[in-house]
Amino acid sequence: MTAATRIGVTGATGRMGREVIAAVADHGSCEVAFAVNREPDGETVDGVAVDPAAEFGSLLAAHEPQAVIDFTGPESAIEYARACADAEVAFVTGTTGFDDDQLAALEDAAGEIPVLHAPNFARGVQALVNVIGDAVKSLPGYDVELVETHHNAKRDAPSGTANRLLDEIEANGEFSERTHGREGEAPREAGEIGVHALRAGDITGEHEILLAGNHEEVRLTHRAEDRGVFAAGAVDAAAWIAGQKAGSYDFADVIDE
Ligand SMILES: NC(=O)C1=CN([C@@H]2O[C@H](COP(=O)(O)OP(=O)(O)OC[C@H]3O[C@@H](n4cnc5c(N)ncnc54)[C@H](OP(=O)(O)O)[C@@H]3O)[C@@H](O)[C@H]2O)C=CC1
Ligand SMILES: O=C(O)C1=N[C@H](C(=O)O)C[C@H](O)C1
Repeated sequence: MTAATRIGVTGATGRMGREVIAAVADHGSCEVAFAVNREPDGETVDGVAVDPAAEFGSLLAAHEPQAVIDFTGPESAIEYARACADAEVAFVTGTTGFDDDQLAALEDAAGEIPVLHAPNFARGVQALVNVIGDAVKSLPGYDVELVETHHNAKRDAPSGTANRLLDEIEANGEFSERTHGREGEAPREAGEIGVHALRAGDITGEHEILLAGNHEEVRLTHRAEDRGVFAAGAVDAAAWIAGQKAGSYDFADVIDE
């Protein structure tokens, strides 16, 4: 029997951290090596003790996980990535909202360890990423607008997934400008993609791309019904990355294998 992949979990008491701990238990061939959060108060999540993030380095040394899964914030994610690089432990992050310097810091870590960064671990979103470029290319001259909707506690806008989809749309060459919302005298211009971020209630995550022209419209929509879908994908990624060499990976690498 193959030994279970041992996984460290950051942000353990957050919305996603809790889901990750549950998904590791459901996976069948993974187990939680340890879990940390910024300032835990003696909590447990699904029976797993949550230790202070300040002990992350010593927990890596003591428990020797094969991978760490991180859903926190950009600042902490790059600190965790650096500690993983120092300890030679693979790092999987679903955190979004990185700036260019923070992305460069993740790349630095990827020079030493396997690093997988994906703004969305839902398989349906990956399918959408795969087809959106072709859809836009097939409808030249059509207007493109993207609407993403998330819960009212989300920090970054637009979402990491929206930015990933926009990159795919722009790769076609017809679109080069992102217009974030509209107000006042703001007619649509050629080459622009309207981007709209809605924040309300406890909505898990929705992304819709509208293509309109020629007296018709096409709407491509992904709706996550439960955060468990993201957590399951991240655990699949951690199980996969444990055997990889240093480098930058994304979720497509896991699915395509
Ligand atoms: N790739 C994907 O599929 C998905 C990505 N995400 C992304 O994951 C991230 C987390 O989302 P979510 O779980 O909803 O957020 P939450 O706010 O619910 O949880 C974040 C967790 O990270 C901890 N944390 C935040 N900042 C720090 C810090 N500086 N140092 C140490 N710990 C920190 C928080 O601790 P504390 O409790 O002390 O605040 C909390 O436990 C976001 O970037 C989100 O966009 C979310 C869903 C899916
Ligand atoms: O913060 C969230 O909740 C989510 N964030 C990710 C993003 O920014 O794309 C993925 C998902 O939509 C949920």
